[in-house]
Amino acid sequence: MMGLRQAARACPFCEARSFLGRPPQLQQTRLYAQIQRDRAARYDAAESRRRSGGPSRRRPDAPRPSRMVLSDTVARPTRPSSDGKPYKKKTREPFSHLNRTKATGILHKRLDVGQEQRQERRTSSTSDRREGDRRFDKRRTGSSDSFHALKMQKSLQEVPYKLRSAIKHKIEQVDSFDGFPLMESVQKALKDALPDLEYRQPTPAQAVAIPALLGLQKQPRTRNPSKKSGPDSYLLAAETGSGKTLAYLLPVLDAIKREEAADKEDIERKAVEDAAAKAADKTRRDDIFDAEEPDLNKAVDPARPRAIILVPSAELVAQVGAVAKSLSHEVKFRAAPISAKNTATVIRNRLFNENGVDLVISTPPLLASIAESNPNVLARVTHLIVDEADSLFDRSFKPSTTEILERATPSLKKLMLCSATIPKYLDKYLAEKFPDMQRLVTPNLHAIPRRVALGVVDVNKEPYRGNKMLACADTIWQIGKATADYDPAEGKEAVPTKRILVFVNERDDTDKVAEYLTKKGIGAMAFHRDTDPNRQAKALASFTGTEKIKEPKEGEVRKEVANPNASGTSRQLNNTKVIVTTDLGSRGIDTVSVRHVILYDVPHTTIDFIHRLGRTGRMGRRGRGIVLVGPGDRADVVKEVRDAMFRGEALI
Ligand SMILES: Nc1ncnc2c1ncn2[C@@H]1O[C@H](COP(=O)(O)OP(=O)(O)OP(=O)(O)O)[C@@H](O)[C@H]1O
Repeated sequence: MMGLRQAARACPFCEARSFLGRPPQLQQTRLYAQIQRDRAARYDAAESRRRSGGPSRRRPDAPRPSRMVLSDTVARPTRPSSDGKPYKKKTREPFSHLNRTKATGILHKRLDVGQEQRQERRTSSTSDRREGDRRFDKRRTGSSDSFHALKMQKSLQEVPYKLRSAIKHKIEQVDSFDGFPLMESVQKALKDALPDLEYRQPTPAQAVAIPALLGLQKQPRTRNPSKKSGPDSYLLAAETGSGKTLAYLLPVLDAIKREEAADKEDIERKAVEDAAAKAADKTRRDDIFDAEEPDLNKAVDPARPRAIILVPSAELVAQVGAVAKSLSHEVKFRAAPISAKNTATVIRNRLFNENGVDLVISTPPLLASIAESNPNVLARVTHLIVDEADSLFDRSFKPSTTEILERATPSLKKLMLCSATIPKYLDKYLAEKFPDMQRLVTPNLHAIPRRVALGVVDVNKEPYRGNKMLACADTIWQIGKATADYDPAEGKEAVPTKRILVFVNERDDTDKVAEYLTKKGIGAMAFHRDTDPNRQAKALASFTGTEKIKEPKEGEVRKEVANPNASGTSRQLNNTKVIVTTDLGSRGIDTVSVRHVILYDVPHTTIDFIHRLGRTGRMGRRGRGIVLVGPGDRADVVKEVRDAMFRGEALI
């Protein structure tokens, strides 16, 4: 009989031979090498999964991603489970394996092996397809895996370029507002909202949002249509300065007017029916009872709007209120913009107007507190718009926003959330709360437009030697003194008064930087929550173009005052106005007159980059952003943002 060792040695194909036939020490070395190879293969597989964006296990020592992480799946509708509820990861209970009616052990697994293999094949073909998509995206954009610093920040979302192209193609087919079935009065009102435009064309945000809100778009299929409850919900994710305000206001006004007309018809029909009933009754009743009965329901319940628009700041309340007012000349509706900056009397007069109110524009905390004492305020709301949704569903605003949403839900027909950036926490929340939400995404989402150029000032170098304030003042002086930023030959007129926004990360820095700039002869003001509201409104008005400012004449613009002035300097930059602000000035404010934005501090996330740089280059205009990179600032992040902007890519 041949022993096992001998047999192994004899068999040239036996795997065991190589181990069994050698001394134990060598066997161990071989085994060890094999283990090492296995480990390396596992590591390679995990690494390639991580690179390709597939599921990966995070190392315990890896840095935790920031809370402000944008969603990967914002354009994809969420798939509810068969019972209509969103998917939930199954958690294993301690005794869940007991008392089962179906085998789930090894035997069961073996029986299911064929099914598993089929599943594996399906998964691998899906991942092949995803890999194909990624290769297509890379070819299309020339992007590479070079955005390491931005990946570390993990602040921007990936919408596949294939999908972006498809949306772009769809949008190109919408070339005028006339194609939308809006009421005639609403169409006419557009001319008041966009007075200087001879040919009005819908922007991409308007091209995707208006048809959807008017109900022209097919609703995504739900697995359980019978279980669908609540309002139709939409998420409009579109880049900054893309006309989102009109994208939701026009369909909302259209709906208000149609509802009003339908209500009027109902009342008239009821009046005719009542009159007929009374006439029939009259024949049967005595003349003494024939006196006209007072109509007790005639009183108008004043504060019961049909639509609500929620925004995060008093400045935005005023801005959206102004757009609504410009539309109301033609459409005839009553809008009530209310914010904490209004006195109690103004709020009461606007909201409880004896003629009623159709549209309320407010911040969530104020409206929630009003609704607490007057629940009727939200009893008739059919349209709820949440503008700057990522802010309004953030920790600070979420309680009041959700409270309003819950109170309005019984009568609500349409809910629309708008934002230029969709963080992951919002995407997750929406997927759970509104699994049927329709996602309306524009092709340039999360990309800073190419018409905005980004310059970098290295504060560490001469002549600043790390002095950021000096670098900021010098940059503003250079902008102010530049002869013509925008060549008139290109069809862009030169700007007589230059308006510059300076963004800092900390609120306290707004005052410090503004003071320093004033000392250096620059007209600068700090803009934060505690700034005097009148001064603030006046300063902002000149930046948003709502106030027509008397521009100095051509000869006067670049004249520097030789006499010492209030700031104590002998030189004064007269043609430049500067606002130093924090994120407060970066959200939604339509600073159309701003052509320069200075990022005094490198923003913490790409979300901040998008909103801050989004204050310039609005609606087809050109603009310039300048980042001051000082000691301790992330120069690598700035470089990658610049690269992405150069390629016209989303900041991922
Ligand atoms: N169809 C259009 N054609 C030309 N200009 C338009 C059009 N629609 C809106 N605008 C103008 O574009 C500017 C920006 O609009 P809006 O403030 O609604 O942008 P937004 O998308 O809300 O920006 P943000 O994300 O920064 O809040 C406004 O001055 C508005 O008048």
